[in-house]
Amino acid sequence: MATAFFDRLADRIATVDSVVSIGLDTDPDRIPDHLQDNDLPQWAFNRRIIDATHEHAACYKPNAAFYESADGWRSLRETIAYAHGKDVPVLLDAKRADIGNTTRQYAEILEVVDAITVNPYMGRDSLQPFLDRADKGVFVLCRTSNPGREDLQDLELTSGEPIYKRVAALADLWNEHDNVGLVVGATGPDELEALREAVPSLPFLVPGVGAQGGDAEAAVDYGLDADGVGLVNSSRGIIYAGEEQGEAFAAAAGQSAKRLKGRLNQYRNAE
Ligand SMILES: O=C(O)c1cc(=O)[nH]c(=O)n1[C@@H]1O[C@H](COP(=O)(O)O)[C@@H](O)[C@H]1O
Repeated sequence: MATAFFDRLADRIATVDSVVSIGLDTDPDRIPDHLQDNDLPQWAFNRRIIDATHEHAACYKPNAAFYESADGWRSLRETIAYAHGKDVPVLLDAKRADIGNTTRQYAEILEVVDAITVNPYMGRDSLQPFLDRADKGVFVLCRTSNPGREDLQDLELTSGEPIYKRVAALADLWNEHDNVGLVVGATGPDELEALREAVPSLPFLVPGVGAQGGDAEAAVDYGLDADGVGLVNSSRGIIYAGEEQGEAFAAAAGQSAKRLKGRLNQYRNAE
């Protein structure tokens, strides 16, 4: 049987001494001029980013939104294979879910990636084909980093419990194969703390440090489970760190990934 995702992630975290998830949110309009003539500019960009950053990467998190074109899909497939060639797991940020017949097709993507983000709004059956993949990671959106999270996620049920806490409790129930994590934004440190208390055993993916200005210390303190497994993601803050530097863009991304790893490790080691 294939090794469970969170075991593989724990190994990767130990190997590179890093909980950094590097977001490959590769905007075709932000690829440096010297790469624009390539057959697949996004792939050319990602390959250089991976070469410069993989030793700091606990995982790569391409966001599917950036690859939803014919060339984008080809670039994504090349990127996934290349990351795997460097022994780095790939978490596809797709925020998927749908009725059963459709979501079974969505879940086919798990043949090529190691983990995925999913949306809990449609309930358990909309996620079941993902949850059934004991070897893959399933990160359930719980309390997101964007301001609009307040519209729904913070509303209180009649019990007084906010919806995001109910989502966490459900995700805990759905975790029959130890393959479920939560997505909790770094922009809400108090909620991060409350969620860690509510579901101690679920690893979190914590986006929102870097470009969104979230709290990196809280991300480490509360994002990691008791075994130190979890992910803190930065996308633009790493891959566009050298946007003004022409051909040196990848080296700048490498420096940025290394800096974030060092900063997060200060908090990891402060226990
Ligand atoms: O699911 C996610 O990864 C996610 C959830 C969330 O609450 N906030 C959030 O920013 N993200 C994703 O994390 C990445 C953040 O990118 P940067 O703000 O550039 O670091 C993007 O791909 C977002 O789609």
